[in-house]
Amino acid sequence: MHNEIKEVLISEEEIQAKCKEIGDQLTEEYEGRFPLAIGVLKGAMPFMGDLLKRIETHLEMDFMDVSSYDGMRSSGEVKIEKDLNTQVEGRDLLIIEDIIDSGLTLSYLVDLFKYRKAKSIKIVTLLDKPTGRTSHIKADVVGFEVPDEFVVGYGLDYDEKYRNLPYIGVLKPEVYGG
Ligand SMILES: O=P(O)(O)OC[C@H]1O[C@H](OP(=O)(O)OP(=O)(O)O)[C@H](O)[C@@H]1O
Ligand code: HPA
Ligand SMILES: [Mg+2]
Repeated sequence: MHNEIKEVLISEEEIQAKCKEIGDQLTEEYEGRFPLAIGVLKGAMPFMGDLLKRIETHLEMDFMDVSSYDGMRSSGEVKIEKDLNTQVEGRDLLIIEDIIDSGLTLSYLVDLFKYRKAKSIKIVTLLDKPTGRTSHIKADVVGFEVPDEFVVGYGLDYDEKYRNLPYIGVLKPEVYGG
């Protein structure tokens, strides 16, 4: 698997240090507020696991499974595969994502949670790819900015593979026939 990676963009150590940094920031911010942390499956799973261990105040967790990508392309349509089990009305929401690319997934979710009357919504994303943006959405907390390339690892897939890499990298072009 590792020999299919052309370049490591963000190492495992850098990711772990960032989780601690963001975790400290969120601990301070959410002390005494009992936020609902929402992981956007499947991609956010590794980041959510590492980040939440670094938030040292009470919180509740839930998951939403949405998908819009087919291979390397956004279909332009966000599909809910699994909805939350928790009511969001009146809650402080902390949405956890692996990447904001076109912004379509998050703008869909933010509209949905506003409609469901969340008290506050904060977006935390490990990666931001600003060059991919087609919809107006900005994260409140960004771990790293990535260049205009398709990235994999640490939750991010190409055709459902590479999510289990502990780092963020770029595939060799021959892997996807490029
Ligand atoms: O800003 P966007 O262009 O919407 O892209 C970002 C979203 O796309 C990916 O999810 P995907 O739909 O591939 O589902 P997955 O997490 O199960 O891979 C990623 O995990 C984000 O949720
Ligand atoms: N890699 C993997 N999944 C993605 C990406 C990416 O660069 N952008 C949106 N979903
Ligand atoms: Mg995907």
